[in-house]
Amino acid sequence: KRHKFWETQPVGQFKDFGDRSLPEGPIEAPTPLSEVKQEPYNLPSQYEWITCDMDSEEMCNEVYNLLTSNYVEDDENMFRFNYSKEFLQWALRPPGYFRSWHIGVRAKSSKKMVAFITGVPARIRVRETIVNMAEINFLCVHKKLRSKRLAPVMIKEVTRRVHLENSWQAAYTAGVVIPTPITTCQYWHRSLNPKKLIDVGFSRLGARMTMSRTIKLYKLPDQTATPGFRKMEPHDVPAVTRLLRNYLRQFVLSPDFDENDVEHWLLPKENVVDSFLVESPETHEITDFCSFYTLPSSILGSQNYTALKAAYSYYNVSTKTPLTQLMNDALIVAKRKDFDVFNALDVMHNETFLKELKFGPGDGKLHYYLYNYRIRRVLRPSELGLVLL
Ligand SMILES: COc1cccc(CC(=N)NC(=O)c2cccnc2OC2CCNCC2)c1
Repeated sequence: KRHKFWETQPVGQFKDFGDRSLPEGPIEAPTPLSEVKQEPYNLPSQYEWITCDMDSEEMCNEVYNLLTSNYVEDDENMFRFNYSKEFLQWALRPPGYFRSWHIGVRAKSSKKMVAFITGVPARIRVRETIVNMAEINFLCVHKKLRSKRLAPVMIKEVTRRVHLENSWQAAYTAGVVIPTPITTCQYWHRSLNPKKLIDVGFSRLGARMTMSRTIKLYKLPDQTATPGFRKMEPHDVPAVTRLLRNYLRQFVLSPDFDENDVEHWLLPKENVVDSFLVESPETHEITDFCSFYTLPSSILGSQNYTALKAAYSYYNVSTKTPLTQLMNDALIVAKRKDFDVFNALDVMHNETFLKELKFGPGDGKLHYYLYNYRIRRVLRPSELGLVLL
């Protein structure tokens, strides 16, 4: 299939697939900053660029409203991601973030926001190399402006602004295949509220299964099982950073988190991110960690419900507690917090617990991409230690 835009970009091309003579690393060298295009790309005349200050309540509302009505839907258009305002402020303001990487497009006449794309800085390790990357996310074009070829100019503009901050690589995910995935993940769902999931069409009643049998199948205890399992607190940041850094070393690609990053990304934040750890009752050592983020979806066609409360597995570390037991405790606390479903990708060691904990496979795939960085070969999901929001 022809990729008019992506064939012009420094990304692995399908034709280079498996060409082992090509070295791993940047595809293009950095441009001298003086040679980076200084002015924004041209938009169609009726539109203008805006830089979105996520500290501004009003701007945050505009971003939230655009995404709520126009962002990613599932393949059957039954659900649409409904990132909350506090989630967006968290996701877009990590340590070292650049406001200039939060880019909107406004229609000059209506003053309405019609498109959005973002980048946040992230130190990502690829094998032994640490790369300062931009994590690109929230690319959204209003439903009424689709196939006007706005996405390519949005991508070129965020790339230009990332270049201006002397950053030359990026990481992003998509449900579609474009040149060229570094890995393709399967997503899995664990029902927590099967009655609601079946009612809204997210799940179907299994063959030869009654509703009461299904409710019993997914029932979870009220209490977690692991001694010393508790919510992460600010004083745990140094220990969790050590635990996570050591654990992530085993993957080909992972974030290079320091304490500032852990404080931002992993300290519990109501309705945004939950994190727990196991503190050995004997030694008080922190031996395990699990976390999930809150990403509700709007339910597009149900009379009884408008929102699906979904938890997404984030970073998990098991050194003493079996991962399956740790994740079962995560399911128990997610159920207690009234989540309807717990989602996970088959990244890291997740496939070791998915079937045993009664996850079912989702109907889609999530592809991971690197911009301007070639890797030797396609990775297995279990070699990937990076979870994007
Ligand atoms: C249930 O509501 C949905 C609303 C929109 C899309 C999808 C299907 C889908 N595309 N799911 C995922 O991409 C997904 C499934 C499991 C774990 N993480 C995921 O995506 C994350 C990471 C990438 N950015 C979106 C959130 C489901």
